[in-house]
Amino acid sequence: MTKIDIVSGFLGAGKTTLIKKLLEEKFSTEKVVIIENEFGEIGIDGSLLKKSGIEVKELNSGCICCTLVGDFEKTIREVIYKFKPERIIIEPSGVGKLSEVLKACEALGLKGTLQINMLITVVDVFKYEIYLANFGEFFQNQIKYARTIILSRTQKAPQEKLEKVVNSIRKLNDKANIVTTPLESLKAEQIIAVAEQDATVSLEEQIKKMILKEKIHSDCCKCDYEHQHHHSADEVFEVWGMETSKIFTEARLKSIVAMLENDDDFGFILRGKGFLQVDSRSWVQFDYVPGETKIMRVSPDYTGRVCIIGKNLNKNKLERLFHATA
Ligand SMILES: Nc1nc2c(ncn2[C@@H]2O[C@H](COP(=O)(O)OP(=O)(O)OP(=O)(O)O)[C@@H](O)[C@H]2O)c(=O)[nH]1
Repeated sequence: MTKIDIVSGFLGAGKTTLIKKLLEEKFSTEKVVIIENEFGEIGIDGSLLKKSGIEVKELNSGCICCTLVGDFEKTIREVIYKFKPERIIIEPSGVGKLSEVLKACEALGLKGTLQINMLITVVDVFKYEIYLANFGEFFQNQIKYARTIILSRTQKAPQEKLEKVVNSIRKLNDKANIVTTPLESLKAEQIIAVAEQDATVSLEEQIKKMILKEKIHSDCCKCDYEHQHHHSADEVFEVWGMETSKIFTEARLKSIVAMLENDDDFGFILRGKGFLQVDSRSWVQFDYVPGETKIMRVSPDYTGRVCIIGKNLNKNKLERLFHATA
């Protein structure tokens, strides 16, 4: 039996960070395969995870729960046949709906071969309110169907903020375990022990209820239920990316990221990430989430690449920004 662990969460929540921790501290001795799904065409997280020496299958340019559902099925079957892993960790794109990923797993019809195990959603405690208000359809879905919710960035959060977010999450999902301790203070085995606990409601029951609820509401054409406003990620979010051999400077990269943060003309930028060369021998990885930029030295990569995700993106302006010499 292969365990399936799903690590869901909105853009920049901390999914890859959590998976890296689990791999480094706990799963290095297990036969694990990761299925990494990026909404953008240009994969970034797959490269980061491959550095841990684990087999990573990348499914980019869409969501495994909608546009890439056929590729997802094919990949899972190939992975099981070729690697016979003990565990498959799935990282859906930040704009994927957890209910749809679960349905895609159910549709594989591999009961007896696959067992849904950890069902984690990572939630950035500081972005909770703004994402709930603006992207509720995706954000709530990831929370509602999780068995374990891990709050990220809690080390910097005041107690009242933490409590407010936990109380609000409880209204969406009263059964999930909620982890509020900063991830750095926890050992991977503690996180796994919580996430592998038996859920109060079995997953099969949860999926049955979910399908039934959707059927009732789709039959009822006049009711004002979220079903009638069901969107796919492609309808709401946009992505822009490029591959480049251009050499930047760290200062130039910092000023680009500052422009993304401050200039509304680029659109509503929710996530930026990439690997870029910054002088003849040095490379950096950059990570941008609103209000937060990290630029770290990394080893050289085969080419530079950038991925930007957001709403109403001005792609021409982004193109000019990254191609400009200064
Ligand atoms: N301080 C702090 N930073 C965090 C935490 N979790 C994630 N980050 C940072 O947030 C940024 C995004 O983290 P990722 O792990 O790449 O997030 P993701 O959910 O995989 O993002 P997507 O690629 O958009 O799906 C990185 O710079 C992380 O270092 C946390 O708990 N505390």
